[in-house]
Amino acid sequence: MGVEFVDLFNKWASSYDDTVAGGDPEYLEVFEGYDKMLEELADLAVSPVMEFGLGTANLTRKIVRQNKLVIGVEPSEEMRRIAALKCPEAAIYDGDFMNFPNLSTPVHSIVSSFAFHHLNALEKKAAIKRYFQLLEPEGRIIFIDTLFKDQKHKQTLINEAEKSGYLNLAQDLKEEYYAYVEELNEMFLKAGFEVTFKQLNKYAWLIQAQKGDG
Ligand SMILES: C[S@@+](CC[C@H](N)C(=O)[O-])C[C@H]1O[C@@H](n2cnc3c(N)ncnc32)[C@H](O)[C@@H]1O
Repeated sequence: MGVEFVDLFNKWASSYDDTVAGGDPEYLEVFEGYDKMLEELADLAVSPVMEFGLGTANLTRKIVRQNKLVIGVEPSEEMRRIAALKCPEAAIYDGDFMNFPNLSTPVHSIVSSFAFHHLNALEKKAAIKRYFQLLEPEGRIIFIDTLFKDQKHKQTLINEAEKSGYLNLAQDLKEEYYAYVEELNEMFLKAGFEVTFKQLNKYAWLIQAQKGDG
């Protein structure tokens, strides 16, 4: 489910850390402040933490360094290989946002950075519902991802990318399933969460969805 991009991630894995460090001018603004953003997310996570789409384990490492337990789920074999080398403390499983091992560990936080847009709208809704069941009372989903404020904002970002000659970025913005803030807001509310959104850079937003204690 939502794993049509996995081949791309197997190929990208070896140069991924260079991209997020600013090595690819097209994605410079997407990952601007990457380490600081992940640090902010890591500070908010409550152990035990379930992480989806951990990639090369950059967020995972920050959480583990705070002595929190992380169960990671990642569909790309190559990403998992690098993640296991960089963060041997985490338990890393093959899977995706919807298909993952049924563990007995209570989950207090579900986290993910730059990955939730791999699910289309229906898949996002289903995943959010499922996480409501999975989380302990007062548990939280904490995501960072690219979001659009509205359709006009999406078109502005696409136009700006094209004007700068960033054609790969422009294509991503058109084709991947980046959500609108309002659309995501509704999905979380309908599933029973209280949700807040905070813009972190031109593209990335911090999304925090808290489950009630009932
Ligand atoms: C842009 S990378 C982000 C990696 C890392 N979380 C970070 O912040 O740098 C997206 C990751 O999501 C993974 N991914 C792709 N489709 C997925 C899915 N359906 N479920 C979970 N992860 C997925 C990719 O394999 C990749 O590792």
